[in-house]
Amino acid sequence: MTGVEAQSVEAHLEVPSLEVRGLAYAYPDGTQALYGVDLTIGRGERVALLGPNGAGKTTLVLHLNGILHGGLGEVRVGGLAVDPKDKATLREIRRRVGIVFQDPDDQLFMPTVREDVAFGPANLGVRGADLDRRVRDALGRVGMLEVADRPPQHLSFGQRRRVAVATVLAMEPEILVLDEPSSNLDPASRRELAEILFSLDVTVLMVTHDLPYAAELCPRSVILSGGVITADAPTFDVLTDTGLLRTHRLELPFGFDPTATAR
Ligand SMILES: Nc1ncnc2c1ncn2[C@@H]1O[C@H](COP(=O)(O)OP(=O)(O)OP(=O)(O)O)[C@@H](O)[C@H]1O
Repeated sequence: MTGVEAQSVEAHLEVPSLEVRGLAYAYPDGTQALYGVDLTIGRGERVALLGPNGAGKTTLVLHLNGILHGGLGEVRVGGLAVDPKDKATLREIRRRVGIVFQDPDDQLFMPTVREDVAFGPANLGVRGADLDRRVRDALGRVGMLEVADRPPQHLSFGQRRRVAVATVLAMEPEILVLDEPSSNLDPASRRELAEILFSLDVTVLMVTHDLPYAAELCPRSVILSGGVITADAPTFDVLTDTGLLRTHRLELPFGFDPTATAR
């Protein structure tokens, strides 16, 4: 490798997975949801996005792949600016930002699990052995290979959520965004999904009200409250700051000890 090539590889590695600068947004009815959000997430980081109901978390997430746009500020994914007017770039951004929505049924609609997981990459033009490899790899990573030929609607809720994660992994995203990944899971499924998420080698932004899940999976937590970021710190520091938690309507479950949980 020449010196110039080495420099360019190094520069690439330094590009954060996500950069949000001065993002402000009001819905068409005038509701101001974001007031100027700044957030940088480095490659391979796992970050929890915490905050009370109505804080602007979903609004922020919907800006990451250009579903919402038109406010002020800038969003970059792996260095690429989200620009809704540039359709080719937007397609690439939507590949890079894999959003796992709260309800898996919002993203599973094909006759079989395999077809659901293949759908995204096939749309990008991936075919043949490469497509098979992606499907196998994504399903393997969430432990769902054995249900590949079943209809998604015959699976349990927890299995469907794992398959929803696989549909996004098959796109080989730059950043995996999870909206309330632990909601509606029984304790065993919740724990199994945590193991899966922990094992993934990908940048993660996890929106959650489940503070123990944040403690277990995300070394860093950001609190969004009233459309602004009010804390950005190691999760342990956030969860042991009782004043901060109270101010932002965040509550630890009874008996949960953050000092005993962080990995
Ligand atoms: N389509 C919409 N039109 C107008 N206002 C909206 C719309 N969607 C959300 N809002 C408002 O924007 C603000 C932020 O909402 P958002 O859904 O982003 O919050 P959130 O942090 O995701 O909340 P939750 O934890 O309840 O999911 C709230 O005041 C909400 O009422």
